[in-house]
Amino acid sequence: MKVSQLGEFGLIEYLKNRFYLEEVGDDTACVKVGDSLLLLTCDTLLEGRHFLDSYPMSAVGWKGVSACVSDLIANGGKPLYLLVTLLLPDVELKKVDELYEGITRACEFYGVKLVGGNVVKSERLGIDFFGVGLTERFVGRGGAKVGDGIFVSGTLGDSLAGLELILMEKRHYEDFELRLIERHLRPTARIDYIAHISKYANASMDISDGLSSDIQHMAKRSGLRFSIQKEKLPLSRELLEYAKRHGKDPYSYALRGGEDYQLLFTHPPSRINPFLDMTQIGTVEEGEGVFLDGAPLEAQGFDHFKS
Ligand SMILES: Nc1ncnc2c1ncn2[C@@H]1O[C@H](COP(=O)(O)OP(=O)(O)OP(=O)(O)O)[C@@H](O)[C@H]1O
Ligand SMILES: Cc1ncc(C[n+]2csc(CCOP(=O)(O)O)c2C)c(N)n1
Ligand SMILES: [Mg+2]
Repeated sequence: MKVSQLGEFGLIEYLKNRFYLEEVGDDTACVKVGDSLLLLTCDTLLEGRHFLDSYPMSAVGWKGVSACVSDLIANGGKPLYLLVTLLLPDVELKKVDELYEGITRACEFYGVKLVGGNVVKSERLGIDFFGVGLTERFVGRGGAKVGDGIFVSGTLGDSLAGLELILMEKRHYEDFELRLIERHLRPTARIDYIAHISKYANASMDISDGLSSDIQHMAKRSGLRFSIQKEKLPLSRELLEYAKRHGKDPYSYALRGGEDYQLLFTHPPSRINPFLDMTQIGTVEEGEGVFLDGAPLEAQGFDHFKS
């Protein structure tokens, strides 16, 4: 049997069951060391898969750190340390320099210390980020409660529109298009949500593969039914403009598009914080599965062995 028959998440489920990996299933692994709760997570960016050779290397560095930090925040953690493994072809030193400019700038922004890594010669450029954080209260995917509101931070679907615009290789981009491209190239992990998530969320994860896919993991792990409404999905003005110009459905971008690195979390609706850009998109109910406007929602996001 080939792994593509299982798909990315079927493979993880298979490994988890076959080798009794009980801890697997949240954005970070939470381990207790002394009295502290350490959070551990890794993320890889691979040329051709996550970025193209034409991308600014500083953006690739920024994005990798952001993806890693985003998982730590999702579980209510404060990001602290980072290790970086380079899978490196024999490129010009300038390229590595640019990559590290992005990495170190992101570390400074998120208050993370780069403390080590590894270098391996490779046919294709890849960068692996290993992040360490600390939390007072771990918030995983499985803690949603009946009656919780389902919330997302920011807007969804912008990164996918940005990627499509990059692939169009236009000679001139309008301002709104450049803003979408920027969201694809340099997403910002939501460090402004750390206190809110760690204090109030019952369940939390980041949206890296696309809402329609990621929310399935949370519903499954929580063992409850997640009901969401399409018209509640937060869309940016830029995405609406993009969809209008290209005759596309903007909601499809919000449901399928990954790499926005926004947060998906649940807590009682009364805990809404008007100082954060959070939107309630639905409610946690008795039962199982994910429903959009009453109909079962299919996972349409990114899967490494299907996309
Ligand atoms: N090769 C593997 N071996 C063991 N556990 C794995 C492996 N790959 C993934 N996992 C675990 O499976 C779970 C789901 O992984 P998934 O990639 O969906 O989430 P994620 O780590 O939050 O992704 P992202 O970093 O893109 O947000 C996580 O707990 C992850 O640690
Ligand atoms: C050139 C190019 N083609 C496609 C994509 C889209 N993409 C790649 S990986 C991923 C999910 C998150 O990754 P992971 O699950 O590894 O964390 C998405 C949405 C891209 N960024 N660049
Ligand atoms: Mg994640």
